[in-house]
Amino acid sequence: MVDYRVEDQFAILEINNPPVNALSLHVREGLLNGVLRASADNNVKAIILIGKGKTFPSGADIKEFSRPGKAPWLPEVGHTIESSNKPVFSALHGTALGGGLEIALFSHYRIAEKTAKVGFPEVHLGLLPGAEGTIRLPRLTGLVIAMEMITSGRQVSAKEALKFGIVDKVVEGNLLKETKAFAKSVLGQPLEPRKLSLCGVKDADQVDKYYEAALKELLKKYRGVIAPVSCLKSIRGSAQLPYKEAAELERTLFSELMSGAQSAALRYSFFAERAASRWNLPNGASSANSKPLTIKSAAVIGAGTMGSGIAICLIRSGIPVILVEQNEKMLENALRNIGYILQGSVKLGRMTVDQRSDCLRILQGAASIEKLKDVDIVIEAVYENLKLKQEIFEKLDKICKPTALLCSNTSTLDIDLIASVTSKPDRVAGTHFFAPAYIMKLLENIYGSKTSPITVATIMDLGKKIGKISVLSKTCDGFIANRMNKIGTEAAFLVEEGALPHDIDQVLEDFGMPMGVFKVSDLSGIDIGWSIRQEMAKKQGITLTLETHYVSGERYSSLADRLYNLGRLGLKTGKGWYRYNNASNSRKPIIDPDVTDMILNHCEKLRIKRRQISPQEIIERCLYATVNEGFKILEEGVAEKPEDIDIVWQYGFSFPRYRGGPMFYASQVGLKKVYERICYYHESFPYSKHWLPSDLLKKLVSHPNEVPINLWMNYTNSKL
Ligand SMILES: CC/C=C/CC(=O)SCCNC(=O)CCNC(=O)[C@H](O)C(C)(C)COP(=O)(O)OP(=O)(O)OC[C@H]1O[C@@H](n2cnc3c(N)ncnc32)[C@H](O)[C@@H]1OP(=O)(O)O
Repeated sequence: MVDYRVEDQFAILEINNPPVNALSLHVREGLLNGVLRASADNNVKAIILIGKGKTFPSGADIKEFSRPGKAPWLPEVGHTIESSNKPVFSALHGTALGGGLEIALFSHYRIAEKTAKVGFPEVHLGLLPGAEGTIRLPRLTGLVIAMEMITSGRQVSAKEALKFGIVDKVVEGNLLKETKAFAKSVLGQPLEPRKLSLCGVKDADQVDKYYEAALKELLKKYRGVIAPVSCLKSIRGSAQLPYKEAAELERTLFSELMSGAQSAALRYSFFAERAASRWNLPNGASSANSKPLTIKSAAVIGAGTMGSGIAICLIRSGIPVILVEQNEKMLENALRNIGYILQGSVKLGRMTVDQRSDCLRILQGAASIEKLKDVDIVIEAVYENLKLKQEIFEKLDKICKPTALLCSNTSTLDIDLIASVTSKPDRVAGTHFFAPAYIMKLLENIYGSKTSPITVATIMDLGKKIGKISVLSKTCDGFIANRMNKIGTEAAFLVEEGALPHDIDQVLEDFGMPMGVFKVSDLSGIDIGWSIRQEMAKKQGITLTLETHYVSGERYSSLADRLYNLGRLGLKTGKGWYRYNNASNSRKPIIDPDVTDMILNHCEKLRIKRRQISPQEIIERCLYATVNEGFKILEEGVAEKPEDIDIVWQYGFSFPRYRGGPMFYASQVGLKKVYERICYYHESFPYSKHWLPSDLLKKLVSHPNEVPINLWMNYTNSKL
């Protein structure tokens, strides 16, 4: 794991633990023994630590965090490095992160290859740099930079690292050769001034001022997240306490974070995200054995908000797009809007003026789909109507080249039904983007019963290329995301039973959702849900009224229909579940007594006796109903693994990452407890089939060893 050799009186300790040279036990042992051996060797003048392959260590081995660990620990290795009688040089390339950067900070000198990046990403794992990184970095950079880097987890370039004083030199070419050359230039100089444990923090006297300012920012930016504040406390300690005591404080704070629920969820999320990119189809095809096609050109059909957003994602990644829209005016508007949106990105510094021009150069509008015969992929994004989509796919089937992939941005419709009108159903799939498509990171890809592995591989790969997190779902009504989302349904029932919309929103926001369900509904428009419900009623041959309380034996709430009838369509009309001050163009929701009256009237008409509803019940009803459906989704193979579901929720619905996702959250609450509450709610609400307990969940609780889906438990200490 650490190869030791001596060259030109340099002991070279080459860390070899692919893929990222994580500091696993054997690496720590190798470093410790190597430094001791080199220190005792009279033929060695200096020691060089370097990573083999693509990087210097990118951190501690995160997989080890969920198991009882073994000495030597990183600080022990670090102090052995610092106290060596020979100068130690860390030669950085790739991503020198976390524990990797800490090892470098224990070294006496740091040389970085020009493209290297350094940083402390621990905060993204709900941790702080636990091997004295919070004590050492401020000694090099001063407090402000250390606070910014450690609490944000930002990686900085070699050039910036040089400016901040983190590295001593940036080199090009052969890193080892350049490091030796640098080492020769400083050999013989005293080591004491190079030992950070002996240095002070130069702006220590300003620590309270910097701490208060940073804390204020953090509390605003990371509501409910604890690690950034712990990072800050530890950095404050670095300035206020003697080195040893500061290191002890860091260790205490690190242990608290490590044993907490937030870090468990964030570590799980790290691996879940990577697991979601790996897929297996029931026919044995998988991401490991299927090669994607190269997509060189694309078309998007429909220039509405979704279509335009999808076009932006593609052109931003250099894929030329033909945007098709029959309505000329709409097409013109869409092309103009895309220009404005990209202009906004320039203003925000996310792209340059030239990059914007390059994007617009590869975008063209077209009024008919006849022009699409040469494109590699078509993404249809017209409104959610099966007949319309089938008509389009039938035409595309005749016009497009036989190898072209035909995809639909449907959020609910069966891909098999869409594919059935084509002669090449193996080339048909769903690519479900989330609004606004150019911002939201999730791409929910859907395969039908005839979709080929190449098609799946290509859309999953395309997602990655355009900067999305791709998750694969089998086709079904609503796929993973929309089928599983029961929050809106239960929230409406809770309002009928006694809660008010702002009570529910508050509880959901306190839980960590960025916005409550009723605020979201106002933002997207009350008419959207209304049309979906009307469409559903039409399909079932029924008429919905304001008194409708059951549909096909299922409980139904007509509260949102009442809002629609009152013309309260949400933010766009200045009134919805909340009121908005349109005169001042404010998007701030204001609690509206008219809505409360409307709710009380509704309950009176339907003879619903209202009661006090606790925050606990709100969370349970909204989340456990969703979790129950999640287990049904797993049971049916719609999602292959719980990680896929959780990633859909994190990136599609902004579920707080520090809670892992609904499935992980349930595992932390305890699946047995969740199951019991689902059974209780099923008994209480027999007319809501989403409370019918999932068989898989029942089995998991009663015979866990017979169910092979406990994947997430590999990463955490979740309990049943
Ligand atoms: C007391 C000491 C405390 C120390 C605290 C720490 O050091 S905590 C760890 C801090 N470091 C990190 O958080 C870095 C995490 N890794 C990354 O950000 C990225 O992996 C990367 C290093 C920037 C490389 O990105 P890239 O896109 O090139 O590759 P992947 O992300 O796909 O990763 C490749 C595989 O490596 C696994 N992996 C990455 N980092 C670690 C790690 N620190 N420990 C264990 N495993 C790691 C990753 O899971 C991938 O493996 P798969 O099998 O493909 O999932």
